[in-house]
Amino acid sequence: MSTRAEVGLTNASSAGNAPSAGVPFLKGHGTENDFVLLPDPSGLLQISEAQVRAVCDRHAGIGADGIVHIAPGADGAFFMDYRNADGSLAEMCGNGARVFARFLVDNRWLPAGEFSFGTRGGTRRAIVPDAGDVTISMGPVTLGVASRVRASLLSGQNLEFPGTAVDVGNPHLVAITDWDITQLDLTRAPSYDQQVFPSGVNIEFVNIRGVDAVQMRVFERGVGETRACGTGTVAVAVAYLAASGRTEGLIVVGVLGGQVHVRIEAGEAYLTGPAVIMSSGFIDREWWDLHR
Ligand SMILES: N[C@@H](CCC[C@H](N)C(=O)O)C(=O)O
Repeated sequence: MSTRAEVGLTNASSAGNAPSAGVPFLKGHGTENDFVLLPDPSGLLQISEAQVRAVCDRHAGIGADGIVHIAPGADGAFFMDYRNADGSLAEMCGNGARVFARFLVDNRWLPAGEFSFGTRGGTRRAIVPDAGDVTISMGPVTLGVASRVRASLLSGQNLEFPGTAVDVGNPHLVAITDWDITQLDLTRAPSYDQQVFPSGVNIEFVNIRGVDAVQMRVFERGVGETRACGTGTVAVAVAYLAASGRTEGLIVVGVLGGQVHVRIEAGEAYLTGPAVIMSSGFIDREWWDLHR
C-alpha cells in the first residue's frame, strides 16, 4: 500500500533549498528499504560523502539505508542521484526508484502515468498511478558468471554457497540454496571473489518457497543487511528463472520488509511494489554545514 503525505510533502518540496529554512527532506521506504529524499529542483545542492553518512546514521542522524537526491537531469527528465548509507554512489536502486517516482507524482512535479527518469545506470521508466503500487521498468538485466560466496550461520558454522552474477545496472551475486536463510548471520559481511566483483557486489541468499515464489535476504554493498533490495529482487527473479530453463515469468519475491512482484517479459524486467512517504521536514542548516 502506498501513502500520500501531501501537506508535509508540499511544505518541504516547495521550499526549494532556501538557506534559512534548512535543507528540505522527506523520509520514505519501499518494502522497508528506507531512504531520505532530498528534493533539489534547481540542482544546486552539493552533497558530500560525510553528509550522506551523517544523515543516514540511525542514532545521530535521520537514519536510512540511502539517500535519494531528486535532481534535474541533463535531458529535461528528473535524475535519481542515489547514494548508499556509507556515502558511496550506486548506479541504480529499485526500491528507491519507486519512492522517487511516487514523490514526483504526489507533489505534482509530474502527472500520474508513465515517465522516464535518469540514473547512473541509464534511463529507466516508471508507471505511477494516482495511488497504490509503483512499477519500474528496470532496464537491461544480464546473467553473468558462476561464482561463490562465503557466509556464516548463527550457529557459527561457515558455509560456501554457489551463486550467479547478475547485472541489473548494479552488481549482484545470487545464491539459491536449500540452507534455511533465516539461519544466516548477516551482521557479518559475506565474502566473495573480488576479481569477479572489483567494484563490490550486493549479495542475495534465496530459498524457493513454491512455484514462482521465493524468499530472499540481502547484504547490500555500501550498507549491510537491509530489509529489501529492489534491484536484488530482479536479479533473484532472473537467476531463479534461468535455473529452471526459463527467461520469462512473474515471480513473487518475499523480503524481510514485505513482498514485490517481478515480471520478466520480452527481455524487460518490471518491478512492482509499494512506495511509502511518511514524513518530511528540514535538516538544520548549521548541522548540515558542520558535516560538509
Ligand atoms: N536498495 C537498492 C540498491 C541500492 C544500491 C546498492 N546498495 C548498490 O550499491 O548497488 C535497491 O532497492 O535496488
